Amino acid sequence: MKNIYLLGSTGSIGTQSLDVLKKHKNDFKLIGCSLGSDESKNKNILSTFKPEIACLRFENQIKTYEKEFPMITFVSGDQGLIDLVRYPKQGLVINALSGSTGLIPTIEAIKTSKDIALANKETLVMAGDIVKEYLNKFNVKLFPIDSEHSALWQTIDHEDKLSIRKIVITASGGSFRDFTREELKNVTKKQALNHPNWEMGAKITIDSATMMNKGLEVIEAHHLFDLDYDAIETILHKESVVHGLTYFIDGTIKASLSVSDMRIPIAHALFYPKRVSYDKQLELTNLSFKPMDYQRFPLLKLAYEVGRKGGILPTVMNAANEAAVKLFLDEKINFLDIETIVFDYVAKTANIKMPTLEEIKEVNQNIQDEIIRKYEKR
Ligand SMILES: NC(=O)C1=CN([C@@H]2O[C@H](COP(=O)(O)OP(=O)(O)OC[C@H]3O[C@@H](n4cnc5c(N)ncnc54)[C@H](OP(=O)(O)O)[C@@H]3O)[C@@H](O)[C@H]2O)C=CC1
Ligand SMILES: CC(=O)[C@@H](O)[C@H](O)COP(=O)(O)O
Ligand SMILES: [Mn+2]
Repeated sequence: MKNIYLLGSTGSIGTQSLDVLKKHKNDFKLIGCSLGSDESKNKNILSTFKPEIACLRFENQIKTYEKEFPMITFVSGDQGLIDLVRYPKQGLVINALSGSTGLIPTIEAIKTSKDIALANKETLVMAGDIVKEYLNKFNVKLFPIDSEHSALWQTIDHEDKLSIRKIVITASGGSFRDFTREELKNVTKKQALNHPNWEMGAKITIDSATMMNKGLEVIEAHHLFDLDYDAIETILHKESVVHGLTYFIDGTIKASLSVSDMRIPIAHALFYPKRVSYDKQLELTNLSFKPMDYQRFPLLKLAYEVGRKGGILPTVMNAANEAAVKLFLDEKINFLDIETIVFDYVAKTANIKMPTLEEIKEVNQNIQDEIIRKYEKR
């Protein structure tokens, strides 16, 4: 039995992780989890999995939960996420939190020598170099869950790094892939949340529509696979069947294909190096590939530039995007304002070449607070 800690258990990846744990209940024990805003989801998780410790999203939830679930230790808020991953039983931490909140719990989990299965790509975007230092220092393994990175990992695993020419990350194009930039001016939140291939949380669905998601994934891949940005390409592939490809120097290309179901990469990260059975079979049909269009998707071009410059700029881009997406979801700004805000903050923020974790935290918080304050007043 492997002990599991699940951060973000009420979200899209969280729920699908719980499906995997339930299906393989003789292999895993959910020791701890973080819950969310939906009381019925929270209570259902607690009654089904009976964890030893749970982190509530809000402090004022604690009293009621302690009464209803007296066998469980409750913690809460940002400090609670840290207390949860510090719980003194070894195990693997699945990080399925969305956004910059995911960073600190990842680092704290590594410091207690717990391996990580990482869905929260923002962790590596903001602090990839620091996370890798901690992984080395505490001899901890990190397994990617993001579908493209899981696919790439499976094509790269056991290969000599020097034999890799490049990797290619596929992009569905998101909810507005057939829209012109002119047509993007009037799109609604409801349209933006309608991803063609995946059912995901709101933030990543919007990131996919702006192509920021692919930008974050390029930076994520740079850190995960230690590859230069010149060796990381993206391609439009509207079917989301091929998730990643690796080109080798001998002319071989390895691709990883699967149905669009995140339970596959989640199970791969949890069981690695073993493989477990999956009930559906992928039907092979015609697949299409188109070169990436950087004019149509300027945020992806920006992400390459920001990734190459490094330092604090990936944190700046990520923070501005996170705040702008929140404002869009709250219907305070238009879809194209997301791009404008991100470009504006990247252009006007001075880089810090090798930021400390404290600087990363501070810049992330300050930028998000400033953007939210400015636009919420309107
Ligand atoms: N969904 C997908 O298919 C994929 C997701 N990813 C990545 O995985 C991560 C999770 O995505 P997804 O599952 O879609 O996101 P969701 O929004 O569906 O879920 C996020 C989870 O984190 C919780 N959460 C969010 N903010 C906080 C906070 N400040 N404090 C405590 N808990 C918080 C949410 O609680 P609450 O219930 O209150 O909302 C929820 O449990 C993201 O980084 C995303 O980019 C990567 C590949 C695919
Ligand atoms: C499932 C997953 O990993 C998402 O990151 C997905 O890739 C989003 O799709 P696109 O960003 O390609 O639209
Ligand atoms: Mn992805």
